[in-house]
Parts: sequence; structure tokens; C-alpha cells
Amino acid sequence: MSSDVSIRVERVSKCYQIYDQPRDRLKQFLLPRLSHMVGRPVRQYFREFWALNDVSFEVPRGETVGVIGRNGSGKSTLLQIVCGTLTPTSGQVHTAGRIGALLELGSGFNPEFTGRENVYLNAAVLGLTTDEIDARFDDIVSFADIGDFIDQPVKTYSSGMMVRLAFAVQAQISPDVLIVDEALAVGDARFQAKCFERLKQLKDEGTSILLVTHSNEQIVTHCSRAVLLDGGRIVEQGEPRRVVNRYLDLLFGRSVTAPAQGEGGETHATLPEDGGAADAATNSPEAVTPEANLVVESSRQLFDDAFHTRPGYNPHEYRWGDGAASIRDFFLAADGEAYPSAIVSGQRLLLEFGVCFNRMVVRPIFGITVKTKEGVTVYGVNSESLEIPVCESLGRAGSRTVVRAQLHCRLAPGDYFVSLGVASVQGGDVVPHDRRYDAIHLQVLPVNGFFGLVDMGMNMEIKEIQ
Ligand SMILES: Nc1ncnc2c1ncn2[C@@H]1O[C@H](COP(=O)(O)OP(=O)(O)OP(=O)(O)O)[C@@H](O)[C@H]1O
Repeated sequence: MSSDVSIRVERVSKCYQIYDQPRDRLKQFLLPRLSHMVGRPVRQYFREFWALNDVSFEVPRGETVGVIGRNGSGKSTLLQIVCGTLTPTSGQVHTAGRIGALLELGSGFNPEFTGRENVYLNAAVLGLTTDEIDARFDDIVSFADIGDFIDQPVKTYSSGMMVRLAFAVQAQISPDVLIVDEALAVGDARFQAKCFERLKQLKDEGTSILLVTHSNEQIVTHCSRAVLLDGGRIVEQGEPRRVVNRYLDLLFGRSVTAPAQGEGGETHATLPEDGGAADAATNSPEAVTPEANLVVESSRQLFDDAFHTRPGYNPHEYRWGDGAASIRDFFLAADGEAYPSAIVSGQRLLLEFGVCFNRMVVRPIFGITVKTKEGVTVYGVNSESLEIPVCESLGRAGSRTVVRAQLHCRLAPGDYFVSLGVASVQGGDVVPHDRRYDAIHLQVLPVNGFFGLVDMGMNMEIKEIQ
């Protein structure tokens, strides 16, 4: 393995044998011996379950690779194989150097031993001498920050304390490869932030990190590459934002691969991630009325396939849908200026997009999401979460609709991407008809007056008291 690769996973598969009843296990154990004696094959008492199937990827030295996937997709199995605690059925894993791992909570600890004893035990298992552990002990304890509990048996620890100590040991031994399986989710927000700071330091020092998480934002913020597992197979790997978008497809969308009709040059679609932002239309003083948000007639014709010709269009958008509806074109204005090359924080935006219904869609839902260039969602809404009233006939086959949104841009300077989508709910599933992820690039220019992520519109009074 070349020196710039720390983990190489080559065509790894893992098959579990599933027994319907415990006694089948015994039969399976005994009968092959019997078959030897009778000279003919006997039946098999287990079913095969392939938790991993032909998985290959690499973690380059000093990089953080995220592994994401739904429950049961094979993430933990993969990490255990990489750590060497589980043997693959076929395939190989090569790792370079000392491996630190944070797998199941407390899995490396003896519950009867104190924290102090466990630190020595753990670090010794990782190959450190007593002198090396002595030299790092204070750093470990100070990172864990669990006070006098360090001299209490680990069985008296809360799960948060356990993860603090486990992370402190792994992080302070400066491993060449660090494997983290969702363990950090247990720590509180402050500790998580401290851990990610330490992970960044380790990465800068050349540690390669394999991180399993269900958090999209951790993937886009901390990983240079990502791997998406589903049903034990890699369904996408590469640039984190793209992988996360595909993960969202799996979580909320149906497996629809047909390209949206009437649109050129696209591949896949994705689901709405716009939930939870229902405050915009209803609560905010400058919000437009719900009726004004969704306009079925518009002066602008937004139904020609012109989306990709507009200023601000992002040719790297990620798009898919079943084609029942398609988003054809958009219009953007900032304080009346059409298709502005940049926006200044504080301006009012008008965003319209034209949707053609190629087939009948019952109760279509229109969504808009704004993300940072790192993929972190800043704001997301959809017509359902905003409880926008729509007429019964909306979504007829052959009909056309313009969605009009007005919003107040309070973003900090930087680059943002707007995603648009039309979907509907069928039998409890969200069915994406056309999702155009990161389809419009917004550049927000610096403005005097605030720093940070958003303009929270502060009023400040200063009075001298005599
Ligand atoms: N020892 C085992 N015997 C049989 N099946 C197993 C065994 N261990 C795991 N599995 C199965 O393998 C599949 C993958 O499990 P794994 O724990 O790797 O998934 P995961 O992606 O880590 O899930 P989660 O997100 O829920 O932690 C699951 O369907 C699980 O039921």
C-alpha cells in the first residue's frame, strides 16, 4: 500500500448466518460431521445475510472520510472489520500504523476498574509503554474533564463521561488512523465541539480519520470525502455534499431514477429537507401573506426550459425526480434588480420558479432550501410546512404553476446555494417529482454592521446614567 493511503478496503463482503431457532445452530454444527459419515450432503439450517457486499474505498493519509447510511446499512460492520475486531467473509483491509478506535460506547473499558486504571489498560492495548502513558496521563484527564470520577469505577459513569474518557485516551495517543463510530453523539454539544477541534488537530498532524455518523452536517463540515452505504453496498462515494444529497434521497425519497421529463443533462433527484422552518411566512413581521407566496398566474413566463441559461445557475446542481413535474425556469431579483450578480445582506429577494405538471400530481408540495457552500442548511421551507392554501385543481396533468417566494436576505457575506423542489406524499412516502439541489448560486457581499452567520437585526441603546 502506498504511503499516502492509510486505509484500503478492497472488495470486502461480510455474510452472517441467520438461524431461525437456537437449535438450528446446533444442528448446523453437528450435521456436516454426520454428512461425512453418511456420505451425502445434508440440508443447511441457516439463511445467509450479506451485511456488506463488495465494498471498496480508500482513506488517504491525513484525510477524514465519513461513512453515512441508514440504520442497518452496514456501517458498524464495516468499521469493526477495519479495526480488525470482525473478520470479513471475503476481501481485504490494509491499514497503516497505530489504529485508535471509538466504537461501541465503553467497549474498551473494564467496568470494574477505575477511570485511571482503564486509561492505562486502554493505552497499553494501543501499544503505549507505561512511561508513554505517564507522560500523557495529565493531558488525557484534562481533556476528559470528569473531575474526581477518574478514580471511580467506570460502571458508575454516565454514558457522556464514558465517551469523554474514551475519546480523551484515543485522541491523546495520536493514532495514525482513528475510527469513530457515532460515539460522539453521546457527548454534550460543548464536548462534541472540543472533540471536533481535536480531530482537526489530529488530521493536521497526519492522522487519517474514518467517521461514522448520521449527521449530514458533520459529513460536510468535517470530511473531505464520504461513502454512502445502503443494504451493505456503496451506492455513492466522493465529494461530501453530493453524497449527503444522495443520502437524503434514500431517507426521504423513493428510489426513483427516471430523469425529469423535458430537462436536459441531469442525473438524479432528491427529497425535501425543508422541514422545520415554518416561521417565515407566519411569524415574521416582514413576511408576505401566505396567499402571496404561491401565485398560480404570473406576468413572467417561466415554463420554457431556460433554467440553465440564467445568471446564477449552478451547473453542478444535483437533480432528480420521477418526471411527474418539472421545474423549468426561475427568476431572482434583489430589491428589484433582476438576476443580481451579488446580493447585499439586508436586501429583499423575490424568487419565482415555473413548474410544469407532466402527469397528475395530487397536492404538490413546493420547497426551497438555502445552504452554505459547505452544505449546511441555513433555511428551508415548503408550502406544506408554511400551510399555504392551494386550490384543489393544482397539479393537473398539463397544467403550469409559478411559485413566488419573497424573503429577507439576512445572511452573512459568503457563497450560498438555493435548492428548489416539487414533491408530493403518496402512501406515506415523499415522492420527489423534481428536486434541483444547489441549483442557484447566491453570492452575498460584505456589509458593515455585523459579523457572524446571520443578521439578527439587533437594536442597541446606550444611555449614560448620571
Ligand atoms: N452478528 C450478526 N448476526 C446477524 N446479523 C447481523 C449481525 N451484526 C449485524 N447484523 C446485521 O447486519 C446489518 C448491518 O448492521 P450494522 O450494525 O453494520 O448496521 P449500521 O449501518 O451500523 O446500523 P445503525 O445505523 O443502526 O448502527 C443489519 O441488518 C444487522 O441486523
